[in-house]
Amino acid sequence: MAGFDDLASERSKAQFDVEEMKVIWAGSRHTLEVSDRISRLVANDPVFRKDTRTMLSRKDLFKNTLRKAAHAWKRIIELRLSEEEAAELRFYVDEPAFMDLHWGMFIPTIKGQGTEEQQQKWLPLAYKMKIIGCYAQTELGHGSNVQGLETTATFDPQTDEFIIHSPTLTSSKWWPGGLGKVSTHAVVYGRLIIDSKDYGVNGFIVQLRSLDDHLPLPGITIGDIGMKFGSGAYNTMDNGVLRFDHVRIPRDQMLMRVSQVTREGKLVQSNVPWQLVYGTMVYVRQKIVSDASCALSRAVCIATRYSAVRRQFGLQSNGIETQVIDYKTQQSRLFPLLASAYAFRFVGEWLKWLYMDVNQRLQASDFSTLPEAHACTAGLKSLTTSATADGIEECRKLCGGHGYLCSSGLPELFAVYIPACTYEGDNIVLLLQVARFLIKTVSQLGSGKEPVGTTVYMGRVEQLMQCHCAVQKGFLELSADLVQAAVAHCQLIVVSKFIEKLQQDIPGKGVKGQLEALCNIYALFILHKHLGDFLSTGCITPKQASLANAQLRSLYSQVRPNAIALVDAFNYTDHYLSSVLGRYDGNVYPKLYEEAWKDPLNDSVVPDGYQEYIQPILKQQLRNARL
Ligand SMILES: CCCCCCCCCC/C=C\CCCCCCCC(=O)SCCNC(=O)CCNC(=O)[C@H](O)C(C)(C)COP(=O)(O)OP(=O)(O)OC[C@H]1O[C@@H](n2cnc3c(N)ncnc32)[C@H](O)[C@@H]1OP(=O)(O)O
Ligand SMILES: Cc1cc2nc3c(=O)[nH]c(=O)nc-3n(C[C@H](O)[C@H](O)[C@H](O)COP(=O)(O)OP(=O)(O)OC[C@H]3O[C@@H](n4cnc5c(N)ncnc54)[C@H](O)[C@@H]3O)c2cc1C
Repeated sequence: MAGFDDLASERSKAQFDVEEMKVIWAGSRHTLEVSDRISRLVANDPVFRKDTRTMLSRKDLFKNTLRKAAHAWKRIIELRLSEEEAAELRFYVDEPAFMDLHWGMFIPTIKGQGTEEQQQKWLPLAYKMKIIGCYAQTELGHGSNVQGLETTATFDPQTDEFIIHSPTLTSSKWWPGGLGKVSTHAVVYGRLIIDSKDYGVNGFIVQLRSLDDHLPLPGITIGDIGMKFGSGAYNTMDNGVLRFDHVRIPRDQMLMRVSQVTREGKLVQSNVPWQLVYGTMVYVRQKIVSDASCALSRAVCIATRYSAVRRQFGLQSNGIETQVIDYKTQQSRLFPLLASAYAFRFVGEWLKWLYMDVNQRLQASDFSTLPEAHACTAGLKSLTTSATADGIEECRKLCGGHGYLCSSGLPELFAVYIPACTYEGDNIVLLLQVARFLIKTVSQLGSGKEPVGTTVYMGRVEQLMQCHCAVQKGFLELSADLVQAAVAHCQLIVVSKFIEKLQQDIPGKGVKGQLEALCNIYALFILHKHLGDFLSTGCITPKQASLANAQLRSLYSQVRPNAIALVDAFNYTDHYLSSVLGRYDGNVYPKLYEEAWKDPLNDSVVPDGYQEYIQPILKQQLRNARL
């Protein structure tokens, strides 16, 4: 059978130790063991089936998501899963749901922005899921411009309460995940008003629904904002709309780590920077970078396996056509994506470390690395999500017509992934933040303040001083170019973190060699993509450009025999991939054929509507023909 033989023979060609590469991909032997065990647990549990997801109505889809979330929580309790294991379970269940915002944003916000007392009060309730929370920041009229939010939180000294209010239609909270139908509580971002004075945006814990009957509390209007792009996909999430009509909350429900409001209505600033109000976004952006490598590697795994199974043209002497993976054009589209998946994995690992480091420093009142952490998380979130969204679509095209079928797994993966380019900060808006950070760093070059961390290279580039003078003429005017500079800076981080990874001890036969090839492919591919910039700025000569391209082609040939093993190293189950084209056994055609018959349209041979709509046309044609 074509697919079986092809993938088995590909696996036998691998020139490196796949089991050791699995460890590298997972991060450690321990993480691999956990992820392997939990992925199988999910794959073998019928409640976590997802093969009919794209065919369900929104209501059925959503109810099924609630069922899965409840079942996941039950399993976490029954099996006494650790936090790490629970996060893996969520990952392999592979369905966006209210739990993500509860664990991923509501809890981290209370941890990061709440005082000790507030944490002691709210975290036990949240950890036990006695309350379910979401993150209500974005409004109908403002998402990117957080300082433009309109919701008000006015202090009432008479009652020692804040009055939360939505003064306009555009101040309606709009988009928060988990808000529409599930959350009982939210961290609501609004303008702090004391004695008619506006003190800017702060977070407030607000109860939204009754814990008895789940009805919205008085003064609160909530609903779901409606269907989103694609079938299945992000429609499992209840992104919501929320309005407040003078809702009162106790004073101690303002998150007060950054600034406090006293009983007398005085605002007291802590010694922590006000930007910590944006802290949850730094945390989530860092997580999104790690997730990018998962989504991209998943698409690449599907496209690589299918490219080894699919044959077109070029009859060989044995009468068999050529595997499409052997076409150089296919390799030049696929292998840079394979290399990107590995590159994003390693930069994600580093960013996780950077985030932990900045957090430890914050605990010790050292705020010096916060601007760099903000720039790195914002920039890498932007770069990796844009490349991943484009990469998934490229993988769909690499799979030809069959890639367009839902059973390929790629349409749903694309639909569920693309909002990552927008949520947690629009990708262009985030790059402008990086550009701003770079300009600030450049402006300090002459002042004796040495650049550190990811900007250390700037101290070595003399032309940057002139660059700063040019930018002084107008940040906005040059913003399109500055965004390109921000991307280049982030690419440099990705490449250098890959190189640093290679400097670590990497055991296993041939593993390091494969990673070196992938790292070179990534770097040379980026150079190739921006060749015009490199040539026009005189960074490389035309001769060097052509040598780089020749080297890239040679690297593709080096990776070719290892391609299937390199995607096997992701260790994805067929359940997680949910793709007929990406099946581990390569048994693509019989399963595609089988899958087609499961479509509800094939429940009857003659479709509903035939009698009403088709038959009359046919009869009409018959009459016309007689005329
Ligand atoms: C089953 C049980 C187990 C389950 C486990 C589940 C685990 C799941 C985990 C999943 C994790 C997460 C899932 C999440 C899914 C994502 C859903 C999406 C959620 C959202 O989208 S929330 C809304 C996000 N919104 C945004 O991102 C808005 C974007 N806008 C901004 O960030 C800002 O407004 C701005 C663009 C940065 C502009 O800010 P501002 O107007 O203040 O402008 P300035 O440019 O003047 O900046 C001032 C100053 O502040 C610095 N700065 C800005 N941002 C930050 C920051 N985040 N941190 C630190 N510093 C910041 C900036 O550099 C300036 O500094 P300077 O004055 O130059 O020194
Ligand atoms: C699926 C999904 C889930 C979400 N979940 C949540 C959630 O849980 N909680 C929450 O609070 N929010 C959530 N959001 C909202 C999300 O964070 C915002 O949509 C996002 O921050 C972008 O803001 P915006 O919609 O205002 O875009 P806009 O800022 O209106 O962007 C529109 C266009 O304007 C451009 N633009 C904007 N400002 C500038 C500028 N200064 N310079 C140049 N160009 C600019 C952008 O690049 C973009 O092209 C979610 C959104 C989505 C899609």
